[in-house]
Amino acid sequence: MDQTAAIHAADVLIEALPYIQRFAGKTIVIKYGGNAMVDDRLKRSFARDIVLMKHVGINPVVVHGGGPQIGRLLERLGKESRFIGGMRVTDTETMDVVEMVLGGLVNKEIVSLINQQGGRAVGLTGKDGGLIRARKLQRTALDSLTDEDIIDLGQVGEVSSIDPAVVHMLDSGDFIPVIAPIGVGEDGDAYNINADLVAGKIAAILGADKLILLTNTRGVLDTEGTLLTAVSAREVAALIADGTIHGGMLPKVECALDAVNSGVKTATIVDGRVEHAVLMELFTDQGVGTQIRS
Ligand SMILES: Nc1ncnc2c1ncn2[C@@H]1O[C@H](COP(=O)(O)OP(=O)(O)O)[C@@H](O)[C@H]1O
Ligand SMILES: CC(=O)N[C@@H](CCC(=O)OP(=O)(O)O)C(=O)O
Repeated sequence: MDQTAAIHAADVLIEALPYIQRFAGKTIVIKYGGNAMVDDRLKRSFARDIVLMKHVGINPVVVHGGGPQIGRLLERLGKESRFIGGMRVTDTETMDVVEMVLGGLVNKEIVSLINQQGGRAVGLTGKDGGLIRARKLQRTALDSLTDEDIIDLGQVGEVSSIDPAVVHMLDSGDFIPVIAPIGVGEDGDAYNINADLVAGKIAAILGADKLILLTNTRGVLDTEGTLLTAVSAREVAALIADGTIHGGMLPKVECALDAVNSGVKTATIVDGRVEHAVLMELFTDQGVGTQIRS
C-alpha cells in the first residue's frame, strides 16, 4: 500500500470511530433479503460486515429471507409461486419446501459464510427455543387486498409473540444469531412468515438501536425512480395509497414503521447488491438508502 492509500485507509477508520463508539454494546438487526443474496462475492462481503460488527462490540442479529430460493425449488418441483399483497400463498406442500429452504439451505449457508470469516454464527428458526410464536395471518391484516383477491393464504403466519431468551443467550456467549422466519403455532404447526415482518418484531423486542433491511433496490423510489432518502409515516401512507409502494416493498415499509414506532431508533432500507452496504450504512457520515421515520 502506498502512503496516499494508507492515509485514506486511516481516514476511513477515523470516520468510523464515532459510530463504532455509538453502537458498541448495542443490538442491530439486519434483515438479509433473498434478493440481496446475489453472488458469492456479495455474500462473502455481507458475512465479513457482520463479523466486523461483532468484533467492534456490536450485537448483530441476522434475520434472513429466501423468497427467490423458495421459488426456484418450487419451480423444480413443478409448483408455481403465487403472491398476494407480498405474501406467498402457502399450502401444506409449499410449507414443507419453505421450511427446507429457509431453515435448511439458506440458513446454513449464511451460518457457514459467517463462520468462514471468523465469526461464530448459530442458525435458528422460530421453532428453536420457542423464539417466534405465530398464528394464521387473517386476511383482514392485508390492507391491500381487494375482494377478488380474497382467498386462503394457507400456512402464512403473523407473529403473535417473540421469546428472545435464546437470542440473549447467544449474544452473551458471543455467538451471532441467524434467524429463519418460520413461526410455530399453538398446535406445533409451522407458519411461513414474511422475513421483513419477523425482523421488525425481533428488532422491537430486543430494543435494537437499528433495523437495516437489505434488498435489491437502492431504497424506496418515487414514480420517477428517484431515491427517497427519508420518508415519514404520513409519506409512506400516501405512497402506498397511490401505488408507488407495492409488492415486496409493502411489508418492508410496514415493518420498518412498526419497529420505529416500537422504540427502534432507526430503520433503513438499503441496497444489498452493493458490497459492504451494511458497513456504509453504519459507519459512514453519508449513510445509504431510505430511512423510515415515525
Ligand atoms: N416504491 C418502491 N421503491 C422500490 N422498490 C419497490 C417499490 N415498490 C415496490 N417495489 C419492489 O419491491 C421489491 C423489493 O421487495 P422484495 O422483492 O420482496 O425484496 P426482498 O427479497 O429483499 O425482501 C423491489 O425489487 C421492487 O420491485
Ligand atoms: C409469507 C411469505 O411470503 N414468506 C416469505 C418468506 C421468505 C421471505 O420473506 O424472503 P425475502 O425476504 O427474500 O422476500 C416467502 O415465502 O417468500
